[in-house]
Amino acid sequence: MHSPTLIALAAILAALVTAVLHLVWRFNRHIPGLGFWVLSFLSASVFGASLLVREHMPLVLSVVVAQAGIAVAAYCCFLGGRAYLGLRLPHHGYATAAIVAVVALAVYFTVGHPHPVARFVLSGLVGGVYFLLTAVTLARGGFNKVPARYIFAAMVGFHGAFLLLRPALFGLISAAEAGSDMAQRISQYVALESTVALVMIAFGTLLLTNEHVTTELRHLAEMDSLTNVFNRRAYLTLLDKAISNAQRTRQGLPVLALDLDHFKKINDTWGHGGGDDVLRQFVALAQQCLRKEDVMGRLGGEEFAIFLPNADGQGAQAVAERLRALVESQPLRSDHHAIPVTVSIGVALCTRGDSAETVLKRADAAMYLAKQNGRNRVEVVASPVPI
Ligand SMILES: Nc1nc2c(ncn2[C@@H]2O[C@H](COP(=O)(O)OP(=O)(O)OP(=O)(O)O)[C@@H](O)[C@H]2O)c(=O)[nH]1
Repeated sequence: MHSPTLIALAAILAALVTAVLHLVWRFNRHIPGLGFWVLSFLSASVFGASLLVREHMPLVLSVVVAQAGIAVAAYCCFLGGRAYLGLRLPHHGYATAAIVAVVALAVYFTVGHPHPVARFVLSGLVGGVYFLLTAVTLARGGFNKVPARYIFAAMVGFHGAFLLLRPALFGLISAAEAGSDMAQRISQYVALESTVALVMIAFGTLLLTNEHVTTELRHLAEMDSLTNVFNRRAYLTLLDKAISNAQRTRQGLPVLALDLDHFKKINDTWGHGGGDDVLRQFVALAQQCLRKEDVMGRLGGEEFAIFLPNADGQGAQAVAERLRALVESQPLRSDHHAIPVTVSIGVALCTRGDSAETVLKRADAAMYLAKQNGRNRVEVVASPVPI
């Protein structure tokens, strides 16, 4: 391990990672946090480049670039973590003040009262704190069974702790004779850790980017884009799972089939855009009547379905009636017009041996009965063999 070689390697890697992440960011600007992470690696690259040419730079300039480089890289990494999790960004005043103070002190310990040890302590201070804060932020955000966050938080946390603990290592260096094997070995470990941390944090960043894109694709594949509830395919899959769970635990599982009344007339009167507004607001209203675990899907056009895990027939009928009354009492809006809307609802209970298709068929039959009986009604189909 040769320190100058490791430093050159780290500088080249930082520049390469910055270029790659910048390209990824250019094509995925909507990924939260990615822009900050590009800035973080850019700052690390400037720091790495300054180490390579520091022999040819005035000492004070190389100190300023190095101190600011580490601190800005860590702060941008922290901002990236918060943005990724959708958290509010902090006021930049605190970080700016901390970075300016550290750089000013480093300049003082370069020209006013030269003290390399003090400069070394300072260089890890702001960086260490912000890398650790990044790890804590990601951990607090909930790992959500996402391994990418574990890796990122672990790497960033380790690097932050290492930056803060470096002074202890430097204590060993000062204890050892300057230029001794020990001092050289520790400075090699410092360079090696920076190189490994750089690669691992870059890897973590790409994993998080991938996680975001995967989640987005899954959302697109499973959700109805107009109303943001599950589409038919995803809803049927979830209902099948819920049925097998209900059969195993012997809990009730009512299914509601919902169909807006005379929706064609709404479209004809208010246009397709007006109809779309009604569909969106209807879903928002329906969700006011549901619990967190209830699942709603759009089966097509103006047809929806809801299943209510762990509810019984009476409970389901009460929910359906509440929903029906709410929709009737609250005209939906499009372009400042109030559009009166009603809904017909059929309720069926899952029975032994049911599949998603069969229970939905019965709920649908009940819903058609509600249409036949005058619309704006709830009909419940009797279930002969409960679960
Ligand atoms: N705006 C809008 N309309 C849709 C969408 N999907 C289907 N529709 C319309 O929904 C209407 C459904 O009409 P019908 O099946 O005749 O039912 P209805 O008029 O609600 O009558 P009943 O169900 O008997 O009360 C059709 O005019 C479809 O064009 C959509 O995504 N947006």
